[in-house]
Amino acid sequence: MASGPPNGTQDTQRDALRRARIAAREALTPDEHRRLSQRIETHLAALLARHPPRILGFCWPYRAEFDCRPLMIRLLAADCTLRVCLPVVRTPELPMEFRAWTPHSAMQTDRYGIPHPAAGEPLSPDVLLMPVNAFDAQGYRLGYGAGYFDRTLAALAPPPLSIGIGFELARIASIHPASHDIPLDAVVTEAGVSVFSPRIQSLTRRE
Ligand SMILES: Nc1nc2c(c(=O)[nH]1)N(C=O)[C@@H](CNc1ccc(C(=O)N[C@@H](CCC(=O)O)C(=O)O)cc1)CN2
Ligand SMILES: Nc1ncnc2c1ncn2[C@@H]1O[C@H](COP(=O)(O)OP(=O)(O)OP(=O)(O)O)[C@@H](O)[C@H]1O
Repeated sequence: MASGPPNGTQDTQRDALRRARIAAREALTPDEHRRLSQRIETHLAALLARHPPRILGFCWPYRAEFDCRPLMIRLLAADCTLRVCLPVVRTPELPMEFRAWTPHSAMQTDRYGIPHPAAGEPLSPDVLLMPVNAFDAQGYRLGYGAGYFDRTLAALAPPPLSIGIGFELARIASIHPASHDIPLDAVVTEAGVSVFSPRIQSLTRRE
């Protein structure tokens, strides 16, 4: 992946986990992907209703990730005060910037071919939806191995409520967290919401 050939044993394990879970996700049939995505959307909408964002960060779908766009469009239509934004990869060393997005935004693609707004006000999300390739029992996530979200979360003050989004097939016991890894507050899958921090209001750990 972006980090190139791994060095230590831990990196090798993380890289193998990441590849296996991306492959499992990409192997979902379109019907299964749609069925599971509908359930994720229902749980995510309920969670956001309990934690109403003012500035909501999400990601454009990549490599068979859950597609947040239909829900973003629905939320924007329902609340004219809500701002929605997408991350913009600059150089790998820098935290990502977030730019305001609407369904009418002119888009351009980054070095990975992922679209982001070509222009737009820089925003700082108070709730951030992050795709997970894998996540573990402590709320740690594996992305694509470039560390963008870890660097970005470390730079955002105050830290946004961080919500991982993925399919149950991404759930594993441990991602073998490194010192720079920052745990998510919650992860939404087709099975419900897994809560990892007291910042999330919930009556039960799974709903
Ligand atoms: N949908 C989505 N958008 C996102 C992220 C994400 O995780 N999901 N990111 C979260 O940080 C940032 C992009 N991060 C990325 C980091 C590495 C690779 C990567 O290595 N991709 C290919 C190979 C790269 C290439 O084509 O040059 C790969 O998967 O093998 C992709 C995205 C910003 N946008
Ligand atoms: N806060 C940080 N400051 C500097 N470097 C960092 C920071 N966080 C992560 N990194 C670097 O980024 C690299 C990749 O990290 P990691 O494997 O955790 O990525 P990831 O979380 O899977 O990917 P992504 O965040 O892009 O989705 C590591 O080599 C790590 O040293």
